[in-house]
Amino acid sequence: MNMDAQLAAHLSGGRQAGGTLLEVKNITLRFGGVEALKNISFDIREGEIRAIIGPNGAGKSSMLNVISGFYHPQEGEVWFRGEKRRPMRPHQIARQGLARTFQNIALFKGMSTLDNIMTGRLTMMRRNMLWQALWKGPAEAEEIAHREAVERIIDFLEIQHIRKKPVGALPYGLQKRVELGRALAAEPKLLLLDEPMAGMNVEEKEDMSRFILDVNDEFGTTIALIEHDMGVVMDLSDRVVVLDYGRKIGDGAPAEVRANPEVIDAYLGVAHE
Ligand SMILES: Nc1ncnc2c1ncn2[C@@H]1O[C@H](COP(=O)(O)OP(=O)(O)OP(=O)(O)O)[C@@H](O)[C@H]1O
Repeated sequence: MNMDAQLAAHLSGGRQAGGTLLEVKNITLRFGGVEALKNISFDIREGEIRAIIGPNGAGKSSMLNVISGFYHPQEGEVWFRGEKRRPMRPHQIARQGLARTFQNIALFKGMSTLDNIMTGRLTMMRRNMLWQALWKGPAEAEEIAHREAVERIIDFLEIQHIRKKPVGALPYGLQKRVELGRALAAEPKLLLLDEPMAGMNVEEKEDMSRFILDVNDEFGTTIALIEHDMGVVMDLSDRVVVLDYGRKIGDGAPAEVRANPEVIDAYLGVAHE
């Protein structure tokens, strides 16, 4: 499939509940004496929005880092797109169709919105510098296709007005949106969002929630997210996995998890005190 066909398929994918996209099996992760994750198993289905919640220090970020390949667990397996993942580096995992945003924004502050989102295409660029020097035509065509894909994302996220602005000068909520744009530019099968609403005001949270739902709905992108705001989690997610002290204590639809006594004790009880 050429790139335009791929993008069209991606854009018209629509939301569809499907089979298992990713599965973690019996993951145990230790830092010295600390067991950050203890024998954790769960799956993420194609097309769903899956939240990972839990109190501070529960192991949420560790779990996301295992999924994205930043951490290598001592025990357990990660299965992605039907295959057991062999040890590989995060950029190789990205090439397999996984993109993420970070808890603390990780953009190039001095670069424009447009250029930051363009960096999200890097994993997809086929023509290297040598090729460009030898054969200008195809490299140019590819560059144009990438630019068009980026412009479509800019339109989708309604950030045309800041496309040339350096991101460091933008309000926090907009920077988060640019970071989402950069992750989307890689056209991921699975998008990991690490506290996408952290530090946002109510209006910014509403905007971000809408974009997350739209990405899932219009692009058909599967999304896993860590979020502290329980209202947001309950509204957005199809299913929620709950961690506490590195253990899994709940897993199911939002209403199911909300009614789970262990979850209420460990997390919701604390949150509502
Ligand atoms: N790189 C690391 N080195 C040592 N210990 C770590 C490291 N990362 C996490 N931990 C420990 O692992 C446990 C789980 O931490 P993790 O950050 O995954 O939790 P979390 O649920 O994301 O917390 P928070 O909501 O505060 O971000 C904690 O006890 C933490 O101190």
